[in-house]
Amino acid sequence: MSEEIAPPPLLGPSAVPASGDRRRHPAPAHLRFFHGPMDCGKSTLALQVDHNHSRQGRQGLLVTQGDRSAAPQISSRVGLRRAAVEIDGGSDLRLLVRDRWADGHRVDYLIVDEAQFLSPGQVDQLAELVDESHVDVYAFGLTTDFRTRLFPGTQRLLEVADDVQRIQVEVLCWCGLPGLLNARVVDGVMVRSGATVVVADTAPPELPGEAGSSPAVRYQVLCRRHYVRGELGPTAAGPGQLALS
Ligand SMILES: Nc1ncnc2c1ncn2[C@@H]1O[C@H](COP(=O)(O)OP(=O)(O)O)[C@@H](O)[C@H]1O
Ligand SMILES: Cc1cn([C@H]2C[C@H](O)[C@@H](COP(=O)(O)O)O2)c(=O)[nH]c1=O
Repeated sequence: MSEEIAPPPLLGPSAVPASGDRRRHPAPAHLRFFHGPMDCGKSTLALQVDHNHSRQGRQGLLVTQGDRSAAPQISSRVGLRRAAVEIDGGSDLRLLVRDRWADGHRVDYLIVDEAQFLSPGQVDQLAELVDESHVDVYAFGLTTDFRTRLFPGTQRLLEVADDVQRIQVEVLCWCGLPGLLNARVVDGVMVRSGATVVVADTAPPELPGEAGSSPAVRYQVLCRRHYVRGELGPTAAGPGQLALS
């Protein structure tokens, strides 16, 4: 964890006590990580956490990377959405916060969606913001990629977060069992090789005769047995969809 960036004395969160004298007894900030498969409600929870903090007068900064909507926002399938700062692999999250302070804004907490795409170094920057600048960080991301491997950002968050929670909303496999694994489906075929990052949705396959065209790449959440067998279920194009490449 490298170079420390301290908040300016008048704008850092310790200068704006929510209750009591946080300068003398600063409440410890936390790095909290919420994770699960696609479609389990991560973005919804991110927006709920933001809502609950902001209505208590706290100032938040929302960041994301590669939201499905292709816009700089956090969007939930429930219909909620909020503007967010789009970051990339080169973003220094400490500088992002420091720039907000320099512009005269408070940043009491950070909401980070799509946190699986963070580099391990960016996760360490989040930890530094918590420990040195008393900014609360709430990160939301996928547990595993389409090959069932931890994303590097997820792995680092599991290693250093103060609190880790698997999201409790069950996404169901087509068979009715809880689904925990994200299958990538390309042109109707489940694949097990390719780039780690391919932004796409979980839109179901279209039924025969429906108008429009299915997206070339989509994801489908499966239980472990059907992930291992590569079975996408009765609405998919039939048996034998697994590409063994
Ligand atoms: N029409 C709907 N009515 C109620 N809940 C919905 C509806 N559409 C989506 N959802 C809920 O939203 C969840 C997906 O939320 P979202 O925050 O987009 O997930 P994630 O960010 O984890 O991919 C679904 O699992 C489902 O519980
Ligand atoms: C499994 C997996 C997913 N992705 C992408 C696909 C989506 O754009 C996001 C996850 O979005 P959600 O908010 O959780 O629905 O991640 C990827 O790039 N690589 C993968 O292996």
